[in-house]
Amino acid sequence: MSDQHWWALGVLAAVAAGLWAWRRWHYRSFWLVVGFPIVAITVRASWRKVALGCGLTKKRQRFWFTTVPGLVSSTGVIRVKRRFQRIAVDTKPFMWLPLPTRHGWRVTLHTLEGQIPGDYADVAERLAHSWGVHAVRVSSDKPGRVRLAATMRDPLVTVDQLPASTELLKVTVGRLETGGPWVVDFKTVPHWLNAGATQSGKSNLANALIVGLAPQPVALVGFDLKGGVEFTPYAPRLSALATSRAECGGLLDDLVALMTDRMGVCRMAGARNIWQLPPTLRPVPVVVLVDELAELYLMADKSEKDEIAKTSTALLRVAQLGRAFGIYLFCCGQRIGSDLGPGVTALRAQCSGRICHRVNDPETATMTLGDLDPAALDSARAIAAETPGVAIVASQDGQWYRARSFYVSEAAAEYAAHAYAGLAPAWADVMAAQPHELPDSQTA
Ligand SMILES: Nc1ncnc2c1ncn2[C@@H]1O[C@H](COP(=O)(O)OP(=O)(O)OP(=O)(O)O)[C@@H](O)[C@H]1O
Repeated sequence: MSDQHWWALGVLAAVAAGLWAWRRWHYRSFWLVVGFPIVAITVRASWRKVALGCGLTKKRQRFWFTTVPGLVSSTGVIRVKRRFQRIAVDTKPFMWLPLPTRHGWRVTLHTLEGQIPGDYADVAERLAHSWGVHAVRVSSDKPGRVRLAATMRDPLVTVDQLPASTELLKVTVGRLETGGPWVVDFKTVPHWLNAGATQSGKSNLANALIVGLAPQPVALVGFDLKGGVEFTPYAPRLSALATSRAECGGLLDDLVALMTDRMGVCRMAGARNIWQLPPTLRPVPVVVLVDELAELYLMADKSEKDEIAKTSTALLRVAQLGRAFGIYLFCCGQRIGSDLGPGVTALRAQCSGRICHRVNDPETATMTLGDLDPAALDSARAIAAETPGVAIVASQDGQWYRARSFYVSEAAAEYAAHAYAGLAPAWADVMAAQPHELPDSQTA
């Protein structure tokens, strides 16, 4: 080989090594400058074939000019020996230019006549395989438009650290597959259902909430129906902890009384909720963490029937009215099936925040995510045991997302509970009757 060849080989090797290093150490800029333009060109260039293969094209009559009559190749060709022919061509949906996203790209399409976003969602897996990407998600924010969002690699395989919370009652507990933050915001979505089989990551999420809420002026209450093994280590930061159904019943009675009391305060002040009260009158918000929800409803014999009915009614009342009076629920459970009784179904209707980790039975997934897109159910059933913390989340924007919670060990949650123990208001103080008469300064 001549010197020139060696020189060219050396340059090529240096460029390849440079690109590899760039991709390895600063993937985002590499993706924007090198990866994305290549992918965008490939996607645009392959769109006709991909759309055809996925059944997203429509036949339309077109005039076609050819210098070789009879050689026009298209499906359903009307072969006539003329240079201008009217033939049926496969028309693909119009595609805008793809745009880069943090973990891939997105592109907007114009649907063809008779098509709905569901047609595209049905073939999302085919699209992902055709383009060699991890997943393609379909959404539509405007009639006649469909947005495809492709993720190149599963962004949820990496585990991240919990960031500090900056807003009251708002905790960034994980990351969505889009790369965006997964936020549990009790002021916007007051009550949550968190379902998942054992070892699916439910407690990890509760830990993330404890770490996020511990530094905030919030009263935390634990209902730990695993006999207290989950929440007892966090007791220093909890204002109240119930570890049996009887204790939960007592605490729920307290919460109902608290709610009634706060109703009175709001009525006197002409406020619709505690957030409209003047800061001096505004009571502390209460977040109730429930672990093993099903235990509240399981009946060993008929003697427990009345106790279960009472507990279930009180929990439902808290769920129905709690939002306005600053009482929020976060209910975790392995099974949330309708066989547990009508109380669970009614509670579910009140919980607009839905999180479904890996589950063992399809009914729990259906019960948790039931009224969402059926694709969300399929996605929930496909969560692998090797990725604990991955869940399907119904979000505030009415969409569903795959997400993964940040890893928060029990030790980290315990540390936060001890570090912020001083911020836990005593339950007696939380329960202390609120003034039902407005102070003069407030009435003036
Ligand atoms: N987001 C995550 N990232 C990494 N590891 C996680 C994540 N969530 C959970 N894990 C790990 O998975 C295991 C099970 O998690 P966790 O205890 O939260 O599950 P669980 O659903 O509460 O189980 P159980 O019902 O048995 O208590 C733990 O070892 C935990 O460290």
